[in-house]
Amino acid sequence: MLNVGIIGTSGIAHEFAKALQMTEDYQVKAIYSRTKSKAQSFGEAYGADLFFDDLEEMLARPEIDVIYIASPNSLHFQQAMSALDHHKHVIVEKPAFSNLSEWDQAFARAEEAGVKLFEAARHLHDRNFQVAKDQIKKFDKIDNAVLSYGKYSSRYDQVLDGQEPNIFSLKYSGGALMDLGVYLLYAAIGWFGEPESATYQMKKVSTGVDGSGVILFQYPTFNVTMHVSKTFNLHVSNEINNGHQTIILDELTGTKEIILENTRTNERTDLAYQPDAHLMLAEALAFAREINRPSDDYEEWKQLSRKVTAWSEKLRKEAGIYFTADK
Ligand SMILES: NC(=O)C1=CN([C@@H]2O[C@H](COP(=O)(O)OP(=O)(O)OC[C@H]3O[C@@H](n4cnc5c(N)ncnc54)[C@H](OP(=O)(O)O)[C@@H]3O)[C@@H](O)[C@H]2O)C=CC1
Ligand SMILES: O=C1CO[C@H](CO)[C@@H](O)[C@@H]1O
Repeated sequence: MLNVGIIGTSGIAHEFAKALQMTEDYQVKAIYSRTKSKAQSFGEAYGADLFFDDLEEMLARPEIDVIYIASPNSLHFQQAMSALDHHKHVIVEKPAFSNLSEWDQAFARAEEAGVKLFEAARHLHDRNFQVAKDQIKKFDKIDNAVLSYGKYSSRYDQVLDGQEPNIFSLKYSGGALMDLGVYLLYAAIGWFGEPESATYQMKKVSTGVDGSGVILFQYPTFNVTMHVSKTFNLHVSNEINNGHQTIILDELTGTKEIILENTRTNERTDLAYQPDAHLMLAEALAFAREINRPSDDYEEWKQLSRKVTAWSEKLRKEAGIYFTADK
């Protein structure tokens, strides 16, 4: 059983705690919050019995094996480095780090410490992500792909009110590319490899980050166009085209349907597995498996995470977006 310490008490930390409870691999043991009473009210529901408002105190506890970080993006780096210094395995929410320099330092530190560092890109561990990848591999060629992730953020209302919520701030490494675009980059690079060239045409919001945009990945014989938004909902389909054959995913994360359509035969086959009982269950199980029985998967996830970080940094900087964390 792996004892987990959680950093952050927002909705996603609750979701991950629920997913951990569905496994037999983890015990939610400790919670860190800037407010101790919050840590306690968060953690008691999951059977945690250690509560902290001092992060170093939590990290120093020997009974904790794994730290899960669900704090604003720009805080991930220092928190992960501290946890790694205490020889804890670390699961850090996507986007793991603000830039490649942080990514390289953190993964080097994990290796020195002899522990694992995982970026929690949940859709990568969904069986349906692999189903799509396997079907793409069966195509003799790819002609085109379109991917999209756009959801109106309730926190955009605060931006319209003149405020600067974390996810829309340069200080906390926010913006559409960092928040939702990384899911698209994971799929594009995971399924098609790295592009020859790429551009990001984005629209900034008043806080200076990108609220929406279009990423174009160019490969020698095809393009992948990716639409991302936090300022409006998108209903652009997710599809991969090969002449008369098309793969259509209903959603890129939490995929419920993967239709293989053949316009010559008029056949439509659904290749998808039923979704898991929880969107974060597959990644939780995968990380425990990798800690308990190391395999080649770790290196594969790590390389993909590095490529996503590198492309996301390049795209945003070329689009003129610089974070406080870049200085
Ligand atoms: N995998 C997924 O599906 C999802 C992943 N995420 C990722 O999870 C992470 C957290 O996102 P989100 O919940 O929106 O972030 P929030 O801005 O809501 O912050 C999360 C937590 O961090 C702490 N926190 C907030 N602001 C600060 C601050 N200024 N200084 C120190 N601590 C702070 C708070 O905990 P406390 O008050 O207890 O200290 C808060 O509950 C992000 O990396 C995001 O990308 C988010 C949603 C979904
Ligand atoms: O990763 C994420 C997925 O969904 C959320 C919104 O629906 C995002 O804000 C979040 O960061």
